[in-house]
Amino acid sequence: MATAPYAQPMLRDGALDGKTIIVTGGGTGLGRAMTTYFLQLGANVVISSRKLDVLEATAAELRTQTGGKVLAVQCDVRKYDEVEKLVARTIEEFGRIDVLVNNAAGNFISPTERLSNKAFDVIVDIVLKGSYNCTLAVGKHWIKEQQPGTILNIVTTYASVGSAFVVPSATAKAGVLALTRSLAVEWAKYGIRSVAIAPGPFPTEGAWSRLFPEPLASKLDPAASVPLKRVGSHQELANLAAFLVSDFASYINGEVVTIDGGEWLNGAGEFNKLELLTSDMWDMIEKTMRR
Ligand SMILES: CCCCCCCCC/C=C/C(=O)SCCNC(=O)CCNC(=O)[C@H](O)C(C)(C)COP(=O)(O)OP(=O)(O)OC[C@H]1O[C@@H](n2cnc3c(N)ncnc32)[C@H](O)[C@@H]1OP(=O)(O)O
Ligand SMILES: NC(=O)C1=CN([C@@H]2O[C@H](COP(=O)(O)OP(=O)(O)OC[C@H]3O[C@@H](n4cnc5c(N)ncnc54)[C@H](OP(=O)(O)O)[C@@H]3O)[C@@H](O)[C@H]2O)C=CC1
Repeated sequence: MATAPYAQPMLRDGALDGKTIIVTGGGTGLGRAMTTYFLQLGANVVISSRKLDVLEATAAELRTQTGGKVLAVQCDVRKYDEVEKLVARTIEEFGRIDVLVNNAAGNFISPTERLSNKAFDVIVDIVLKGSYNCTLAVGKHWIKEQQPGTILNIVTTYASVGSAFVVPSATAKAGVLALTRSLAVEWAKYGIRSVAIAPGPFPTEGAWSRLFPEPLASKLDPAASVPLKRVGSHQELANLAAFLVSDFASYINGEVVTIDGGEWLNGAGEFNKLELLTSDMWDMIEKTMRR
């Protein structure tokens, strides 16, 4: 079957030549998809997370698939000393860092009153502390070396509006969004851009197993609430990420780009539910109103 136009690679060959990119959580899901495309576009990529075996397996597969240079480094983003080692190892291997993608995350659905304080901590620590730890370590390096750089934060659409049943994640992602917009201004003088992507539903094993488990999966269709009536393809997200970290996006700073088929707006407009009305019903309504 032919690949849908939206699921095809977008940028020209070599668009990321010479860049070194760190992708946290790069061994799985959307991190892996971004890494694959960055490698195809000529970048060197360092993927990091807690599970070295998963990272090594991904790195080996992507080397074969793309011919690119990818290094796997174990790093728990909650631990600043490990993040500093990740930065040092990247410099040692590739001599520089050009882009940091804060993609690592933790999440699960739960009524908030059922959460222990530790359960709240674990999500906020991975998402918010993890993102500011990496941002601080890489940012200090760039500023010391007087080198420009780009930070891409992967947030969610509910980072702006909040969401029930994923409250620790919503709280933490809102913080990451504030981090993005604050540093876009403060660190612009150093040539450091900060941008974010807010994805809607993109099927991954990590997200679906924790946010969409049975019996929810058989009752709810995640595409149903999306006006475009489909979930996202990983290549679509990788296309956007590659553009935002490339030199083509040099004037984009502090922006959060939503890629969700219009999903977040669907819940917002008060009359959006009228989508349910049939043409006959509209005829009747119009007649009544005009009377
Ligand atoms: C609709 C359409 C979709 C559409 C979807 C579209 C929107 C999606 C938006 C966002 C998506 C994402 O972020 S998706 C990202 C998903 N990926 C991930 O989560 C990957 C990483 N996750 C993980 O490793 C784990 O899930 C996580 C629990 C976060 C961390 O694991 P750890 O081993 O470090 O932690 P643990 O020791 O197991 O747990 C720490 C504490 O949390 C508690 N805890 C753990 N799981 C719990 C649970 N399910 N409910 C309550 N509490 C829980 C434990 O009991 C501990 O508390 P005590 O018992 O008190 O000690
Ligand atoms: N899929 C979707 O529909 C959506 C996803 N997102 C966001 O996209 C990003 C990727 O999610 P997705 O690919 O779906 O899920 P994954 O579960 O595949 O990705 C999460 C990654 O984070 C890593 N990670 C978790 N905790 C830590 C830690 N303490 N230190 C370092 N790495 C860690 C995990 O690796 P390991 O376990 O080895 O540490 C894993 O590779 C996340 O930021 C998520 O919030 C946002 C909206 C929608």
